[in-house]
Amino acid sequence: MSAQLIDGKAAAARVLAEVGADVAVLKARGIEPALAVVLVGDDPASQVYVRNKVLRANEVGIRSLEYRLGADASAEAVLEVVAGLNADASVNGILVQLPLPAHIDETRVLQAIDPAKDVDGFHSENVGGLSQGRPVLTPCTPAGCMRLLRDTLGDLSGKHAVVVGRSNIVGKPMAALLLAANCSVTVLHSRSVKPEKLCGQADIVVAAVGRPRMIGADWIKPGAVVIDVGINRIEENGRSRLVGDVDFDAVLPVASAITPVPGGVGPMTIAMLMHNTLLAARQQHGLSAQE
Ligand SMILES: NC(=O)C1=CN([C@@H]2O[C@H](COP(=O)(O)OP(=O)(O)OC[C@H]3O[C@@H](n4cnc5c(N)ncnc54)[C@H](OP(=O)(O)O)[C@@H]3O)[C@@H](O)[C@H]2O)C=CC1
Ligand SMILES: Nc1nc(=O)c2c([nH]1)NC[C@@H]1CN(c3ccc(C(=O)N[C@@H](CCC(=O)O)C(=O)O)cc3)C=[N+]21
Repeated sequence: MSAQLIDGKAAAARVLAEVGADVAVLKARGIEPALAVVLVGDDPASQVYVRNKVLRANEVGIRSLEYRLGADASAEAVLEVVAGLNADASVNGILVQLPLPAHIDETRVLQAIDPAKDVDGFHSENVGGLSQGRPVLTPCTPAGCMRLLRDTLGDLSGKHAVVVGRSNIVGKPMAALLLAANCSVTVLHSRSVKPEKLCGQADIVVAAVGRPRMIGADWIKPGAVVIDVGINRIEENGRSRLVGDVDFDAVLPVASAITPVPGGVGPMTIAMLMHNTLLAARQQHGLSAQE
């Protein structure tokens, strides 16, 4: 048996089509949603991500603004850009690309973003809201994983979900969303003992570790649904390629469904960013989710 491939590109295209249609409705009412992306430094991977975000925004009719600061920019300079964007009523969403250079305190910058414009969902106001079950802007990668899981499984109630990784941007919000969807949730991390045993009990596995192909067939219960968030660039046979945290070829015959890397969670992350920007624009204009 071979697992069903969960096509993140196709799912992202569906989300983007919905967002595009809703943006057109807003524009007809004189509202043009806008997303500002702030990039500090010259990390090549970050540059690719930022370019993709701007491209997708333009495709769905969201205006995009790009702010680039040098790798030696001070925290104050970044905070000044954020303050300007907070004050600009024509900007609905603000994303500060991570990681920031080591000399800048990430938390300080993320906390400076107006929670209503925090389309990454990283501000403590939104983090707290997610854990309390308030309707807030939720982090794009976990929100994208939830869409893929719901498309694949429908209702997730009662499923045992294992999240491998506990970062603030993926693992923790992922666990919160799965719990809100009535899963029983186990979170694994670098201090977990016999993680493969715990993971082997899961109906749903979400891998967000950053270690190429760490999760092998022995971690996966036959029939489990596997969502691979990992994006790892490796050299193989003399060329560079992207692989996930899951050993895709080994897990394919064991799982019932699995996301590929690339073409899985990555495209969904960007689609959910556009979705969040649309939500933020609506809220800032006092419109409900349906309008
Ligand atoms: N597709 C997408 O859109 C996105 C992809 N990513 C990718 O997802 C991956 C994870 O990203 P991110 O969450 O930011 O990474 P972090 O480095 O912030 O967190 C990694 C987590 O993995 C845990 N971990 C490390 N080693 C092990 C191990 N041997 N066993 C179990 N757990 C372990 C760490 O545990 P501990 O807390 O104990 O240190 C930590 O909680 C990366 O490959 C990243 O590139 C990230 C964001 C978006
Ligand atoms: N403030 C902030 N918010 C983020 O959401 C954020 C961030 N910082 N920093 C970096 C991580 C990573 N991330 C990805 C987004 C899209 C792809 C993506 O589209 N990947 C393609 C492949 C792209 C390629 O070929 O390089 C795919 O998986 O198919 C990957 C990773 C968002 N992140």
